[in-house]
Amino acid sequence: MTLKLGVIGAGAIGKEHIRRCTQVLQGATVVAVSDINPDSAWAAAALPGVCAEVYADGHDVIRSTDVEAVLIASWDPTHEEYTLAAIAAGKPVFCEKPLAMSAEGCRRIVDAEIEAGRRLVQVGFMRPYDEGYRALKKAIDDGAIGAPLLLRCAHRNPKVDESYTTDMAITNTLIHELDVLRWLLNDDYRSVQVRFPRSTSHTHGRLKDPQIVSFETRKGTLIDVEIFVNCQYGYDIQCEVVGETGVARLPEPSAVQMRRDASLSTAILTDWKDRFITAYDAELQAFINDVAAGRLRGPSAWDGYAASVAADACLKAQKNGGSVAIALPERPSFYAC
Ligand SMILES: NC(=O)c1ccc[n+]([C@@H]2O[C@H](COP(=O)([O-])OP(=O)(O)OC[C@H]3O[C@@H](n4cnc5c(N)ncnc54)[C@H](O)[C@@H]3O)[C@@H](O)[C@H]2O)c1
Ligand SMILES: O[C@H]1[C@H](O)[C@@H](O)[C@H](O)[C@@H](O)[C@H]1O
Repeated sequence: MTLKLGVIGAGAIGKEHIRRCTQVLQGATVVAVSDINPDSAWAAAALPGVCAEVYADGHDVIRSTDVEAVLIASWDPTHEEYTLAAIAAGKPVFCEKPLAMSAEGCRRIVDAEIEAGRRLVQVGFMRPYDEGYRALKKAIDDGAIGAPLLLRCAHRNPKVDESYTTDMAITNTLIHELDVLRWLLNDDYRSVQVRFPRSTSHTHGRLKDPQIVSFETRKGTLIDVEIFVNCQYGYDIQCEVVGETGVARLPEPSAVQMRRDASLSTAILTDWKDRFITAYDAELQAFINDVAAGRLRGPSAWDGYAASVAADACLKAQKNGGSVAIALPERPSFYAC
């Protein structure tokens, strides 16, 4: 059986997801597309192999009787409204990160899903599907380095545009670490502090860049994450875990080593699309398979909520400079693994 998908938001990742659903993955076809910019929707509908109806309004995609599941890839502030509408229509929904702009917004989605009585939401947190993160987690879970004591992480983007502001470093960028690190450590956050070094000259007045976000977890692990979104040199994701008996690092993406012109070098990727391409394929294939099997198992609305509870605390910590407590309520049994 082929799952009929409706896509809302046909920008960079919307088009990527349409391409992978059409050309790479098994078991799904894109039958509807919408974007507030009609040119983007028509361009996506014209991608090779795509045969989709174009709708002016995302809600018409959700309402369409042709659409069996919804994929949301529009701007961050639109996710909550469309996810709630998909739940109300009883349709499974894959929503790009963040699930909503605040913990309160995510909680509305959690409550609506529990009310619906079955899991309908998968959040686009793809890093748990990345081979490198999976290998790192296995090393930790196998006890290869003893208990994790410290983490040093970096999330670097080459550059962002003028619309990207200091708070988005948390809600749009750090949100990936907020999800993947609690999965990696089987732990939750207890508190957070944010510090700003001098800013790079490659930023603008509404973006302090870089910033260092420091967490303590419930088990007492300390985590530093550097977010640097105008680092200029590439798209670079780092994670080093210092344990009681050793150190484990996220593997670098494989690249050819070059010896030439009196230097030794390996290329660094420049784009999230390439860095996590196999993880994006795997997360969406899992969604398609799980919808067919009638049981979603990927990153849940509760995971989206947990990340947003921590994100809200980071936003407070950006403003007050001190330590801010993070209090995640107990996970409802509805989301038990
Ligand atoms: N998981 C990841 O690694 C990853 C990577 C990139 C983007 N994202 C997320 O995906 C989303 C899209 O990001 P992008 O990089 O493709 O941005 P983008 O700006 O390239 O595309 C977003 C598209 O959404 C459209 N849009 C905005 N509001 C809309 C609305 N109300 N209804 C329908 N369409 C609307 C815009 O016109 C645009 O074409 C964001 O939420 C972003 O955080 C996730
Ligand atoms: O939307 C993108 C995407 O989520 C990338 O994975 C992240 O590195 C960027 O900072 C963010 O802007």
